[in-house]
Amino acid sequence: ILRGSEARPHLKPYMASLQLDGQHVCGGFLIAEQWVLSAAHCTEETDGKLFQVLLGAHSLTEPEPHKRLYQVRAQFPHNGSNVHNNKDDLLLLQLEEKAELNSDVQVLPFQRENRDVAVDTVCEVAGWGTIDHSGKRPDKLQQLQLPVISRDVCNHRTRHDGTITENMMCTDSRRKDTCKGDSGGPLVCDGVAEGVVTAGSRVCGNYKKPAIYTRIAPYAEWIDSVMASADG
Ligand SMILES: NCc1cccc(Nc2n[nH]c3ncnc(Nc4cccc(O)c4)c23)c1
Repeated sequence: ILRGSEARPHLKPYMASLQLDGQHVCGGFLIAEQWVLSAAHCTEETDGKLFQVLLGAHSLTEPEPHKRLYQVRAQFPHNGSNVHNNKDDLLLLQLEEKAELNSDVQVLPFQRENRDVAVDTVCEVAGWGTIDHSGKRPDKLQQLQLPVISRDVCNHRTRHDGTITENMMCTDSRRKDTCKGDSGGPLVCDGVAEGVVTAGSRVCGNYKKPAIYTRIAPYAEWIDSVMASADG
């Protein structure tokens, strides 16, 4: 998160840190007791290894009352996801066991009605991604409020040039923006997860490349079917 601020500790109890060998790789969020939603691109440099999921955290390193690292039983990238574009960039992670819910660990509802969030709506994004262009990583969860911009503006020739589908949405990226390591985190508008951070052009903080999110509503059936199919 570029030019955000430290989140109020444990006020986003749905936030997950997807980790490999104790290192934060991507964001994610709890959508059910045993399920975390994130971005498929997060598995690109993991050469088949399963993530570990940190829940209940504010600081990545300090001991905290309800902080706990969960093993992952299985990972389900959306079939349409691929390394060449941002399409269907969703990843479902089934935890080895149901997460213990408490004041610091809670499920976040996601939008099921497939209707665009109104332009100029101010939504919130959070993550442990890089906080400057040198790639400095924060220890504590960062947050940012960003306005939704229209798909037409986001698709302008000088912006994302027609690559933003109806299954994606954008927020303004002038100065304040998402960045490396924020992928997979939720875009929360009025308390509901509307989108999942995708890296897109990977550029951070450049107003010519608005931040891109995979809209969740179009994938509600996919999410329900994967959760129903896997035992539990
Ligand atoms: N703002 C969109 C967005 C959302 C999520 C992730 C991303 N970026 C990235 N995702 N993965 C990456 N691997 C390497 N570099 C990356 N961006 C980067 C890093 C340092 C300086 C800088 O200006 C940009 C990214 C970009």
